[in-house]
This record gives sequence, C-alpha cells and structure tokens, in this order.
Amino acid sequence: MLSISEPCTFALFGAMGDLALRKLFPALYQLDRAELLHEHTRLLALAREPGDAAFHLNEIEEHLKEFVPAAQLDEGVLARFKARLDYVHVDFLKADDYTHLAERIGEAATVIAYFATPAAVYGAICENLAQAGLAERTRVVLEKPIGHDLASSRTVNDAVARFFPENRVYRIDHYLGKETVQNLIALRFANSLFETQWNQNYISHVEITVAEKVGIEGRWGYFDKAGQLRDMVQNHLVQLLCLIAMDPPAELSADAIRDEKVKVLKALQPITGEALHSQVVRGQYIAGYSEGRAVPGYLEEENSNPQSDTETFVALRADIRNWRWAGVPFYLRTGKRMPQKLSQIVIHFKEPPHYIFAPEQRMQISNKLIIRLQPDESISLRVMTKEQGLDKGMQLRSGPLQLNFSDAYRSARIPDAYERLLLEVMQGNQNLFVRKDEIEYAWKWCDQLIAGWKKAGDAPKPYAAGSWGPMSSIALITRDGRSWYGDI
Ligand SMILES: NC(=O)C1=CN([C@@H]2O[C@H](COP(=O)(O)OP(=O)(O)OC[C@H]3O[C@@H](n4cnc5c(N)ncnc54)[C@H](OP(=O)(O)O)[C@@H]3O)[C@@H](O)[C@H]2O)C=CC1
Ligand SMILES: O=C1O[C@H](COP(=O)(O)O)[C@@H](O)[C@H](O)[C@H]1O
Repeated sequence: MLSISEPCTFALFGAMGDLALRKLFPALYQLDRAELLHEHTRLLALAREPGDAAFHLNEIEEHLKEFVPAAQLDEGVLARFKARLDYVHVDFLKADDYTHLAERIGEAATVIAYFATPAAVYGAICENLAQAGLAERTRVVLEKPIGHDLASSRTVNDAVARFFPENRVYRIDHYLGKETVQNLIALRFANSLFETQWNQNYISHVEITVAEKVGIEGRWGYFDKAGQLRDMVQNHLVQLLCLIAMDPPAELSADAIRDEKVKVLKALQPITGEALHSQVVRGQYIAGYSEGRAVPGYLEEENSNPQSDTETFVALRADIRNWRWAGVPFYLRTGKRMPQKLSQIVIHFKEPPHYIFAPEQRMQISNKLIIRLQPDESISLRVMTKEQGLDKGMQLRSGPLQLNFSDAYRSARIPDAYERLLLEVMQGNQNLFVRKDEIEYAWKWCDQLIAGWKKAGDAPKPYAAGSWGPMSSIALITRDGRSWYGDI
C-alpha cells in the first residue's frame, strides 16, 4: 500500500520544455488522480518565457489533455491539479530572479527542485537556490545525461555537490522507475529458486535489448552530439546490466543497492584494442520502412548534418570480471528505428550436464527467463516439457510459465516510470536514483569505448530503418554460437 507523500513545493525548472510537458506534468496529474499528492503540495512551473501566467498555465493544460488518456482525465481532479499549479517567470541564470522565487515558495518545509533543463545550468541553479536561502530544505532532481563524458559529469556533479549533499541529490534514470525493472529486484531476491542459479555455473549468457521504433523525433540537435552509446547505453542499459549482475544487497536501502551496482561497474572489462572490432558494432540507420511507411535515414532527418557519423545503434558484448560472472557474456543492443519498441532481458541457462534425449532436439534444451520490460510487461520462464499424445514419444517442447502483469493484476494501470520516480522523491527515498559514483564508473567504461572508436575512425555501419540493425550485430553473437532471442 502506498503512503501519501508529505507536503512539498515542487518547483519544476524548464516547465515549458518537451520533457516537462510530455512526461512530468502528466505524471504529476496521475499522482494527484491516485490521491498520492498531499493536499498542501504545490506545483510551481518555472520558465523564462515572459507574459501572462494564465497563458502558460493554459498551455500546460492543453498538453495534459494531449498526453493523459481521455478516459483518465477527470474534471474534478483537473480542477484540483490546476489549483495547486502556478507559473513563475524565472531566468535560471539570474540570481535576482530567485528572490521572487523564494517568496513564492514561502515557508514550505520541503522543496523539490526538478531540473528539466540542460545539465550545463544545473550548477548555476544550485548556486542561486543556495544564495536565496533555499538549499537546506531542498531536494534536487537531475535529469540525464549528466555530462557527456567522465570529466564533464564530474564538473556537473561537483557543481551540485558544492550546495547539496548526496542524500539530497536524486539523479534520474527513468528506466529504474519502470515497474518491471523494479520487479527484477523482487524476482531475484524474493525467490530463492533463482538466486541459487544466478551465476556462471548455471547461466550461459544474458541478452539485454532496448529497441526503439522511433527515429530522432525532432531531437537531432541534442542526439547528434550524444549518439546511442551516451544516450542509452551509458545509463539505461548499464543500469539494467547492474541490476541483473549485482550481488544481493544486505538490505533494501539506497546505499546497499548502489554499493552492489558499483561493484559490478568496477568489474566491467574495458573493451579496447581488437575487441573494439569483434565485440562492438556501431550502426546508423538509412532510409527504410516503419509500420509500412517509408521513413528517411538519419542523415536525411530534419536539421541534420549529412556528414554526421553519430551512431543510432550499438550492439556489444560486455564481460564482468568477477567470480559470479566469469565466462558469461552480456550481449547488449539498442537502436533507433528498429522494427518494434521492445525492451527485454533474456537470461539463458546452461544445458543440463548430461543429455539423454534425441540428438536432433539438443539445440532446444536450455531454459530461458524472459523479462519483458515494455510493452506487455511480463516475466516468462521457458521450460522443457514433453509433447502431449500417445503418438509423440519423448518429444520435447519448450513452453512458457508466464506471468503477464496486465492479466495478473487486471484492475491495475501500469504507471509510467516518472510517476513512480516523482513519488519516491516526494517520499525522500533514493533507492531508484543513481549515485554519483555509479554515473562516473559508467562514464569511465563508455569513455574508453568512445576513445577507441575515435582512434579507429570507422564509420558506423548502415542498417535499414525497420530492421534489427547492421548484419555485423548478428555476427557479433552468432560468432559465439548464439543468436538474439526472438528476432523475426
Ligand atoms: N525530452 C525527453 O524526452 C528527455 C529529456 N531528458 C533531459 O531532460 C532535460 C530537459 O530536456 P527537454 O525537455 O527535452 O529540453 P527542452 O529544451 O525542451 O527544455 C529545456 C527547458 O529549459 C529551459 N531553459 C534552459 N535554460 C534556461 C534558463 N537559463 N532560464 C530559464 N529556462 C531555461 C528552456 O527554455 P528555452 O526554450 O527558453 O531555452 C526549455 O524550456 C535535459 O537535460 C534532457 O537531456 C532526459 C530524457 C528524455
Ligand atoms: O532517455 C531516453 O530514453 C528514451 C527511451 O525511453 P523509453 O522509456 O521510451 O524506452 C529515448 O528515446 C531517448 O532518446 C533517451 O534520451
């Protein structure tokens, strides 16, 4: 049972930006609708766009109506939500504007400052909040990406740390707010069945796929400087890998979980030299088809630079140098403009040690645990059984033991990741947020990859929009005698 959050003033910096309008206000609305916002909680939309507050509030409402499903828009809840919400004109870089902001915040005991802005201004906002006397009662929420490499992430983190201790810094990785991602912790540590098998004695390899159907969606300016490795691997895929690979924490506290994740990050084998070619594939989509519709290639997208060699796809084999995972590859892949939106983790168990069935069935013999993060959230264990029927003999078949969340919990709506994360910040719980050292170790691992790519100077491999990536990403795994699970 969720407890209602304590009262707070939620100050949303960058309130008229894409993330705020598309994700954050709808998530706050859903929390209100679920009666999880305290009656005294207030929401301040902060932006530098001048003009009438009513005009901007109206724009927020219009976006709410666009991004909240119509069946969930309730007049009563909307009225309550609007009564909590105010627009404040602030230039985040102008210290003087914070005097006015502090007045609007008033005596609120807890302030949540959510930075839906470029990371370059996080430090200045923190300094201005501190100068306005707000730091002691404020939790700050930082959006990803924090920097674009280890050095710049340290600059951002250090600038924030001058004014806010780590226990009041909440670094968002929205994948950690997805219900099925949290379920990984329940699955692993509330079921002794799995934990006893969770190591190199029983697991042959692990696949993590985060495929996106969309292309760049008007974000070329941001994306082209980042690329898929920085945008998706450094954060979401590495976090998923950590949750799969970490040792059991001693307790369910933020630092116990983060300590275990950091051990995994430290044990990640750097990918350098020849391995950069054999273990990593960079791709860039060219024109193709998405849902039967012709779509342009990356270099033909709006505002593109036709010379760009930024990758929109990455597949790689990661190895973890520790006792639990020695010899167990983690195959990661993620890309834009793939055939479907699909995030899933597949744990492949080893074959039984002694094989007694017909030789032609041997390839099928391996249990798989398939954790579908989105869409159709589910956990399914593929087990071997005998085909039914007198005519079948000992013919094996692989079938699922399936837990589909929308069937199993039929009445419950699966909340968006941001709803969970905003609620956790309001409750002061850092379990689902990323600590400074996690970000930095993840950057360190990615930086050496990027440096290797730069040195080699290879162009990304083309793949047609609507495909599963360059052919070499298939070779990457088939070379090890395996294949990506379920590709069609
Ligand atoms: N959009 C998304 O889906 C995702 C975004 N993020 C991260 O979230 C953050 C916000 O992203 P997004 O919403 O897309 O970006 P936008 O550019 O759409 O929004 C950023 C907002 O910050 C405002 N801003 C910047 N500097 C100042 C300033 N000095 N004073 C006042 N306002 C300022 C901008 O105002 P103005 O328009 O006037 O410049 C803009 O409204 C980024 O860190 C991004 O990396 C992370 C994951 C997904
Ligand atoms: O952080 C990001 O994530 C989205 C994908 O998120 P999802 O919840 O829709 O899977 C990605 O499109 C975006 O480029 C990236 O910045």
